[in-house]
Amino acid sequence: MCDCESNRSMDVKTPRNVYLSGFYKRSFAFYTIKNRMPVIITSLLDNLARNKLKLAEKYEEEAKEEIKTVIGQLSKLKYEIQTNKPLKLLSSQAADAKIYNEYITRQANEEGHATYFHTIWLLAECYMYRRIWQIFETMSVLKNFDPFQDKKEESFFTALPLIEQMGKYLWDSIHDSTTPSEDEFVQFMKLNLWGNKCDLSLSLGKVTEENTLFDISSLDKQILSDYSTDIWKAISACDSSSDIVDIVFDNAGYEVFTDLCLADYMIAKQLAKTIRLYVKTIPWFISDVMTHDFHWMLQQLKSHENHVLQNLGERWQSYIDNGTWLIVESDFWTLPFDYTYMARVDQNLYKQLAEAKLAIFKGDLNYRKLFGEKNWDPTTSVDQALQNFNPTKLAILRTIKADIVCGLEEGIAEKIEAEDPKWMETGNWGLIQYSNKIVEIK
Ligand SMILES: O=P(O)(O)OC[C@H]1O[C@](O)(CO)[C@@H](O)[C@@H]1O
Ligand SMILES: [Mn+2]
Repeated sequence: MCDCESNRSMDVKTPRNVYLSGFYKRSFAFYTIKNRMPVIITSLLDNLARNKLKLAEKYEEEAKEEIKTVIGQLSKLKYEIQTNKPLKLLSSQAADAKIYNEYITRQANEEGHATYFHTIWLLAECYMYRRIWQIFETMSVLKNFDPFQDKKEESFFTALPLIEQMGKYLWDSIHDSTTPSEDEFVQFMKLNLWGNKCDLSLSLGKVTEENTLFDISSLDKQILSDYSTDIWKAISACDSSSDIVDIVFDNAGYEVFTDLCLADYMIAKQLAKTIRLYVKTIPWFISDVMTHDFHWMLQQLKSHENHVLQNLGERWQSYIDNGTWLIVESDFWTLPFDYTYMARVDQNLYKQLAEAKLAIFKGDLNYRKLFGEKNWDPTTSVDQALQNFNPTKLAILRTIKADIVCGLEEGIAEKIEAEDPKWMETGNWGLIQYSNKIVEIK
């Protein structure tokens, strides 16, 4: 339960050890609910209005009517957020809706409801994306329409110069020798970390070109906690009974390309035999990867004029065809829960992750969920802040885009805060964290 039940917001930063919430006016949660979430809906409305004719051509004439309905419902949703209305129970018949509704009901304050600014930020934000999806779900011709698909595709095209560089780097290294090295593995991991700067929700859907992300060594000083060596030891250890590595994906475009480069490096150098790739099942935080985004990207690579990209596309397609890479869908990733809930809500998923020798979690939202959406003292240890979410060894790669952090050395947070007061909101600072604690469930 959130300690933000009173209806009055407080003009303070989030106190230590409580849930992030829009209740605290000097928090990124407040700023997000007040500014970022409405802007995201506005830009969705603009895109739909602009593409109405194109959509009517692609689908049927009926799409025009449906777009009108969608626009009306999205506008209502935006108004509900801006006026801090209660989170309405979902009307969707999908299985996850029941789980959302039970959770929303449990978060009710003394007046009997949970509102956007006065509940846990994670719930308010996840709920917005689930509501957006519910609007499409109830349509007939647009029921499978991914409203963020155009943006995700555009971000891939914008990142192509970087993708070409990264592709060549991978190609050379896998054709170099079969022996893996710590240095090389860590390079791929760092490139993968900085790929997380490219999400579309922080940029409010704006696709920007990031030219510096390949210049890894100059970015090293921006990694505030770096457990690369421990991760290397975990992945290269010969004593593991498992050959599986799990990657819990975050964003499409450049980031997922770097995920796959790391995944291919691990396969090519025999650090893993199978890689499971976890995707979202509904359009999520604008840029998160869904199965169709994955296949779309493989298609783009296979038909690209650049031979390296073409070869990688074919190679990765064969990994999918022969089961070396498995795409795994699960609704759990789009529920409003932090990961302490996984063992109770989705035991099978927890047990599945336990089969892997290492699970790599990508990105800011995964970070918030891993660490319980709480404002920890930054020196709190990773293991304490995980609160027993330890299905297997964890590698946590995230550029910081929200005011939650743990596992930092004494004094680091204060030092960076003085140097860069917005350090928790820009994605300019990174973390490579690790846990080797394991908590089994029966
Ligand atoms: O794609 P990522 O890295 O999870 O980040 C998504 C965005 O979601 C948030 O966690 C909340 O909006 C941000 O802090 C970040 O901008
Ligand atoms: Mn994301």
